[in-house]
Amino acid sequence: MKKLFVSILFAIDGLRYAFTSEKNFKIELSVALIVICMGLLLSFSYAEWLIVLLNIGAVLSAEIFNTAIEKACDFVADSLHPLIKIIKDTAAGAVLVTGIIAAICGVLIFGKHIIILFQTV
Ligand SMILES: Nc1ncnc2c1ncn2[C@@H]1O[C@H](COP(=O)(O)OP(=O)(O)OP(=O)(O)O)[C@@H](O)[C@H]1O
Repeated sequence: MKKLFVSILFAIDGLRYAFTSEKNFKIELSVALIVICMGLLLSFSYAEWLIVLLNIGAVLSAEIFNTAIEKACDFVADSLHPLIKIIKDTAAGAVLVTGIIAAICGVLIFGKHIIILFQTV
């Protein structure tokens, strides 16, 4: 139990690092908070909350993995190497995929609510 608690503390250290050092992580977290506030205002359904929260988790996790991969690359390679470029760029590509899917889900969910709002006024 104590080991689990210590592991969680180390994981929180990792999150703190991502938050303080990664500009993209801060931006994504801010967008996530805005989306959550909008969800509360628009009274998202249970299914909509599941989709929104899963997407937020996917984007933030991908960004944290990307940060870890970038740091590992910087540690092992102190000069330019084509394989390092592939590793970094594919990791960044994973973040992009999660971001695009999240954006599409956002457009579908918010779009539906905006249409409903316009129909009621
Ligand atoms: N050691 C390296 N060898 C080869 N290519 C590299 C190396 N380090 C970075 N690159 C590549 O150079 C480009 C810019 O990388 P850089 O890490 O500076 O910016 P970035 O990918 O936008 O990351 P950040 O989120 O830190 O701004 C990317 O295509 C990356 O893959």
